[in-house]
Amino acid sequence: MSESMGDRTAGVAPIGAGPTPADAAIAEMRERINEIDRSIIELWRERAALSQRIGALRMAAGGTRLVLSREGQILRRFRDALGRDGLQLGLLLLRAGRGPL
Ligand SMILES: O=C(O)C(=O)C[C@]1(C(=O)O)C=C[C@@H](O)C=C1
Repeated sequence: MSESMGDRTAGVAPIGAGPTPADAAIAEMRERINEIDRSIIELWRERAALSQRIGALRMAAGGTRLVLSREGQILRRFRDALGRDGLQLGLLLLRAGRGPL
């Protein structure tokens, strides 16, 4: 590429080069990532629905909406397995199940 193109063409394959072995490997791994993302979304929704059902059942039986000791166990599990990001994920999951407070 000519100097006049600056860095606009950096990382762009030359015309006519065709797909590389890396392209095929990347496409395959992206397929798997898409499957994983779909599973995460499905599991997220299933978890939130179960959490809401438990909360409704408990309140109908005169209990509290939240059980902080249980939340603590869940957050510890995520933090121990995944570190600080796991803790944030656990907090988001609990929030999704609780709905607006
Ligand atoms: O396990 C329960 O008792 C629930 O109500 C579910 C759940 C959760 O989403 O995991 C939601 C709210 C509670 O504070 C604790 C946990």
